[in-house]
Amino acid sequence: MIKLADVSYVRLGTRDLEGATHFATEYLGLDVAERAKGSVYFKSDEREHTLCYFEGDPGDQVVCFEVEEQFHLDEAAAQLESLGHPVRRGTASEAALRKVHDFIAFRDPTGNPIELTWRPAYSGRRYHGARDAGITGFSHVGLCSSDLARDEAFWTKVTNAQVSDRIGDAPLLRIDEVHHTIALFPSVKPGIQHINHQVETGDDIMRSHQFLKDRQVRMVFGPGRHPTSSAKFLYFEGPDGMVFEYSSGVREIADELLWRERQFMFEPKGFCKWGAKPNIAEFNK
Ligand SMILES: O=C(O)c1cccc(O)c1O
Ligand SMILES: [Fe+2]
Repeated sequence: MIKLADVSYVRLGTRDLEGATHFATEYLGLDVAERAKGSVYFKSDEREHTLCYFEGDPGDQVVCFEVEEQFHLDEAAAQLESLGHPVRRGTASEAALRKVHDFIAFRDPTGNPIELTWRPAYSGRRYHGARDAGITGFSHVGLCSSDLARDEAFWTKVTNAQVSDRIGDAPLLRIDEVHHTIALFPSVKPGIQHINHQVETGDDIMRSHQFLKDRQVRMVFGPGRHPTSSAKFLYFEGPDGMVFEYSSGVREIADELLWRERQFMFEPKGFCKWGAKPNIAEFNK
């Protein structure tokens, strides 16, 4: 079993690095950690970076999880290979680009590129966004799934992920006390379905709603409140159609023995208890 300790970062290809950087800093509220040749790294919390935009194909979308020990990478590689998932060891220069000591890369059953990393860099420099969005950190990803039951089985059998709740057949998966760090949503193509940052308060959600709407950023869902995690939320569209979510007040499951996964309906009220309707393909039948 592969123990995922945390979600580390996402890497997104883009044909317009300047435009993506403008969005990430002026709208989303991230902090530039480093500008390199052909890529820009962004901070959202105590880590050296949690998002990297690089010049490339917008279809290239990678999510990376941290493991605790280097030998976990070897164990994970052996297990993934035995299950028929080809694994690639990152080279030293690729590791340097990711600011990690070591990593492996593979694809989940849908074909989503996944990396596992050991010793990703943390930073002594405090995160402070140019725009005060109230971000407290990068928190979870939605992944596209072409077969929810198969992919739920993959994540829960091969890694330490556990189902916290389901919306229809879409599982919200936790790897620690946070209600979910990975969520799977139905889709015909692979990719990152959404990227979540936590913000401090519900006021931050409403303030960003006004701020982004005033600047013609496309709102796709909310403001609302998830019945599952109980977090208040806002979803909007970023570069290359990527959906970004802010949420505040995500549930923590402190005592796993007392928690039972719940079934919500795959319809707007399963996603929002305030009555907001998603304008997001993967949240609609
Ligand atoms: O926070 C949640 O519970 C949630 C539910 C549905 C979809 C999401 O993106 C979520 O973050
Ligand atoms: Fe989410």
